[in-house]
Order: sequence, then structure tokens, then C-alpha cells
Amino acid sequence: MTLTIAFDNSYARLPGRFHARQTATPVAEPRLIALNRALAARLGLDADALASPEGVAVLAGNAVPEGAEPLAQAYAGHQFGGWVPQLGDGRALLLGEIIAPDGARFDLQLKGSGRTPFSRGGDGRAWLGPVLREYVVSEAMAALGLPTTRALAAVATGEPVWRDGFARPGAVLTRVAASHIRVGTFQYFAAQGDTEAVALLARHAIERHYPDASDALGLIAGVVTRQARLIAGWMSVGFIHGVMNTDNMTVSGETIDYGPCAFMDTYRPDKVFSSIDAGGRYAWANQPQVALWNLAQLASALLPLIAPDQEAAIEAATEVVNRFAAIYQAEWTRRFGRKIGLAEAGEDDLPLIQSLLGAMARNEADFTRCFHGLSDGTARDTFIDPTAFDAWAVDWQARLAREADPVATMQSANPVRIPRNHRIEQAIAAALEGDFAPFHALNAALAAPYSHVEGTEWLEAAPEPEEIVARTFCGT
Ligand SMILES: Nc1ncnc2c1ncn2[C@@H]1O[C@H](COP(=O)(O)OP(=O)(O)OP(=O)(O)O)[C@@H](O)[C@H]1O
Ligand SMILES: [Mg+2]
Repeated sequence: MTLTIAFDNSYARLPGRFHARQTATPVAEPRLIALNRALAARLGLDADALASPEGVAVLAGNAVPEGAEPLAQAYAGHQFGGWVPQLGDGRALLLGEIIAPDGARFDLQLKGSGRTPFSRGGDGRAWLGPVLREYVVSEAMAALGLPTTRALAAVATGEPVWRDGFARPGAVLTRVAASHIRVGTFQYFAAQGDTEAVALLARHAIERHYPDASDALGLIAGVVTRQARLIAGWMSVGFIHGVMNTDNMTVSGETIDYGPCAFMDTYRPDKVFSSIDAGGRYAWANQPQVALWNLAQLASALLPLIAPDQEAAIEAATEVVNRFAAIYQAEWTRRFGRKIGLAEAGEDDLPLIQSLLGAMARNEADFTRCFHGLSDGTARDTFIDPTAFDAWAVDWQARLAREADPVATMQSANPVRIPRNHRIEQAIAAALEGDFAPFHALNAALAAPYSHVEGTEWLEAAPEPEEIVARTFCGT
């Protein structure tokens, strides 16, 4: 079985200071854990060839496929608000880009493939737990209909990875993305005063993601729009990214870096999962503000391209960045409106949505179960005090009288299943014992999140108190 991948590596053609050419460090005993056949088909890749020994060698980094030009991408970033002038792929390699049958261009990247010039003190590796988490959650995000990087494959390396004094099984994730260009990629060059590189990168990003944009302002406007919509989408499914540093925000508008992420069970606007987010900077309710702050950093990196006069550039960029609030608010209203059965919610409907959310918080309602329960009469059962729900439902029913098919609207907006954190942890624990069945069952159940599927009820319920997993770790 021969694996042929038609690479066309536009990022590798950018000047040398954009990346470090590097091959993966071979691993002892590659073994395929999961191959995403549906995604392979979408990309025009031969899944059987990927699953063959030759294919698995490529997915593990033990063989370089013909046409690939592996490289680590340079980037910088603000981490928890603190500036880090050089980050870069310290444990990932871009193999190259492929053009799918429909003409769309995708990066093919290995994550956990060994040390690079950007590794600093790190070992360049990933362990099984975070690889499975990223696989499950990124694919669930795609199934929910939200823009995201994808997981094409997970491979066990047969080598230990040391974390906190424990030997963990090593793994490599094959990630697919519209690109891996981050806000931090622009910042990396801007901070060095390398305006030529910023301009080259802007042109590259425009060609790949915003062909209608004619200049840097158009690029910013495009990213602002996509990120505002993306974050509103996260909010609508209770997703908490957990580490929204500027190096973890894409310019394409796809969700990236599923390190400490989680979906919340009980609705709490200030919910934080990440063990390192002590100040709650990246709490659920803070995500739009953080995104806006990150976008301001992008705009500031692009200032030299906007106008020779800095004052004028700042003024123009600020106007574009400030469009975020209206785009976000419109998308938030549209999404939460649909969640309560309103096909086209408007500003007038905000009090109704907000009063439900307030009551949900006071009554410790499960976010996913409560919204889904609106269409089958079980929402009130998720409240500590169901009569509080009933009180809200009076106004709600009155408003629903003006809707043609509110049940259909709600069912298309409220997932019945999300990747619950305790289920992810259970799947990881089983995998560490050599049993990957729960991991595969989780992926299968999450592929169709909006409809009831026989045999997947175990994933619909909120965790029992003793099952709750309230902490996540940063995934390195
Ligand atoms: N085990 C490791 N070895 C070397 N570098 C690492 C390791 N873990 C993380 N890094 C680097 O630390 C920085 C921040 O890591 P972060 O957790 O945001 O990213 P990541 O999960 O590795 O990757 P990505 O953002 O591509 O999903 C990045 O530059 C990353 O490459
Ligand atoms: Mg990252």
C-alpha cells in the first residue's frame, strides 16, 4: 500500500526566519490508536494507506512522506497577559499543506513529534492523556458545527514521557488546520520591528483565509468577525478554552490548542477548569473580553502596515477592532435565541434570555441538560427549585406563541451530548490501562451531538456529584 500525499507547501516558501526546518524524532514502537476516516476522505487522503505500516510510520514521525517539508513555525505570544518574545512549535512540526478535493488548503501537523529549536527546556513530546483529550474535543467541536482544528490520527509511540515524576505513555496527534498562523505569529515579527515579515505574513494570511480583503485593515476586520462569531459559538455550548493566550488564537478563526479546555456541566458564568488559571482570567464569561484584548494585540502588530502616521493607524485599527462587540452581541443573541426556540431573536429578547441564565445560575442547572430539556419538558428538573423555572416559563411561553416551529429551532441549537469532562477523564484512565473502547465510544457518540442515538444516554446525563471532574491540566 503506498501512501501518496500531494503536498503544496506555501508556508515553507516563506523566508527562513519564519520557521526552522526540522525532522521528527523517530519513536520506538508506533501503533495506531485512532484514524479519522471521515476526515481522511474529506481531505482526499487514502485512509487504508494511512493505516498501513508505512502510513503509521508517517503519522508517528518515523518517516517523512514524499513532498513534505517538515518545519517548526516561529511565533511569540502573550501568556496570561505576560509577553513572551519567542515561543514557536516546541513539540510540533508542520509536515506541509494539502489541497482537498474541493480546493480547500489544509496544514498537516504532527504534535508531540520531538524537540525543535523552539523547545527550550521541554522534551518535545506529548503524552496520551492530552492527545486523547484534543482528539475527542476537537472532533466534538467540529460535529457541533464550530470552526476548529481537526484530529486526523493518534499514534502511541511506545516510549515513556515523564510528567511530574511519572512515566506516561507517549503519543503523537496528527492535526489538520486551515492554517496554524496565530496572533502570536504576527507579534513575533512585529516585536522585532521586522515590518517586511509582518507584510509577507499578512499577504500570506489574506491569500489563504481572507481573499476578499485588500489590506491589513481588511485582514483585521476578517479576523475580528470570525473570532467574534467563534467565541459566541463557544459560549452557546458552554465551552471553556482555558488558555486563550495570543499564541493560542488563530487568524483563520478556528479553535486551536485543546490543552486545559472543558465544557461546563453546572452553569456558572465564572467557571474555570484550568489548574494554572488561578486568577480566572480565562473563565467562561471572560472569553469575549479576552478575545477582544487578543485582537487588539493583532491590530497593534499590524499597525505599521496600516498608515505611515502612527496616530492615524491606531485610529483606523481601533475602529475595526471595536466592531467586535456588535458582531459578538448579534451572534450571541442569535445563538441563545435559537436555544430558547426563537428563530430570529432580537435585542428585545435579551431580557428573556438573560433571566433564564440568571435563574439557571442560581439553581445550579446543568447547562447542556437544561437547554436541551426546553424542547422535551425536562428543563425544570435541572433546577434546584423547579418553580423558579416555571415562573420564567410564563414569559417564555408567551413569546413562543409568535414562533412557527420553536421545537425544531431548539433541537437544532441545543446539543444533547457534549464531551463531558468526567467522561474524557474516564476514557483516558481506561486507555492508560490499555482499554481504548471508552475513547472510541466517546468519539462515536459525539459525532451526532444534536440527536438522540440509542445507546448513548450515558453521555447525556450530568455527572453524579462523585463523578465531577472540576480540574484540567495544561496538557504539556
Ligand atoms: N513538551 C514540550 N516540549 C517542548 N515545548 C513544549 C512542550 N509543551 C509545550 N511546549 C511549548 O510551550 C509553548 C506553549 O505551549 P501550549 O501548551 O500553548 O501549546 P501546545 O499545546 O504545545 O501547542 P498548540 O498551541 O500548537 O496546540 C509552545 O511554544 C509549545 O510548543
Ligand atoms: Mg499552544
